[in-house]
Amino acid sequence: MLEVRGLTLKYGQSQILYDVDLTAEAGRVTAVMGTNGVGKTSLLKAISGRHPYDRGTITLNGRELVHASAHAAAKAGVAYVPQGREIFPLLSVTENLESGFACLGRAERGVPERIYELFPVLKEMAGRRGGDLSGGQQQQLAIARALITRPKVLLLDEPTEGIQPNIIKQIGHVIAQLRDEGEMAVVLVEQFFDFAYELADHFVAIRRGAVEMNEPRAEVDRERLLACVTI
Ligand SMILES: Nc1ncnc2c1ncn2[C@@H]1O[C@H](COP(=O)(O)OP(=O)(O)OP(=O)(O)O)[C@@H](O)[C@H]1O
Repeated sequence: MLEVRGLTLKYGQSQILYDVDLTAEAGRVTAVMGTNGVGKTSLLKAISGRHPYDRGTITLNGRELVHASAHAAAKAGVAYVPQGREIFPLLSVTENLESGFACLGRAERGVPERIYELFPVLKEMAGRRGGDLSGGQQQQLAIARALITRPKVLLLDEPTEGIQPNIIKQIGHVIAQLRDEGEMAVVLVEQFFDFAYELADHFVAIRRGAVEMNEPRAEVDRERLLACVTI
């Protein structure tokens, strides 16, 4: 379980996150929602050790990630799929997957067959350059690369952005499968409301850098959530 408590984050003098609390349990999808610029990506960057935070704590299965570096966070079990995917365009699909090995010990450095079961297209395109894949295929590659580390928490930053509906469906199906396996907590930052609404078990809405709504699916009112993340 990932627990974020009282997280405060600044860029220079400008404060972006105010006292943010978030809990993401294994076997659940936790959606983080909000309009442009409210601080969703910044929250994921703090959790994944890519940006320092000023106050608060981040714990994973009871162990605090003390201002972890990206490498330390990855080693501890946090995987981050960034907005825009950050595929290496000149490396092959296989080489892109292998770039996920960096935080693993020698004995663990292999691409599990499970990755290709989830994303068969990556096997078909193993030798193709990352930059030659479609946006949807690149997104699948980025998620697969994150899964190579066998994470305890998977952070997804807008996985549907700029992607065709049929691939969005496939990605939703994979996220649901990963959730149902029950080993991993999934934190989904998403502006495609219906995608997040259908998939998530818990909703955290952020407005102006603070949590405005933090509710399980059973208690959430669709219209109130929609208003919270669009106005
Ligand atoms: N490196 C940075 N330096 C200074 N300000 C930044 C930096 N990165 C982001 N910001 C600002 O912090 C605020 C929050 O940005 P962030 O990317 O976390 O928001 P977001 O909710 O993910 O937005 P979007 O949905 O548009 O991706 C924005 O006002 C943004 O301009």
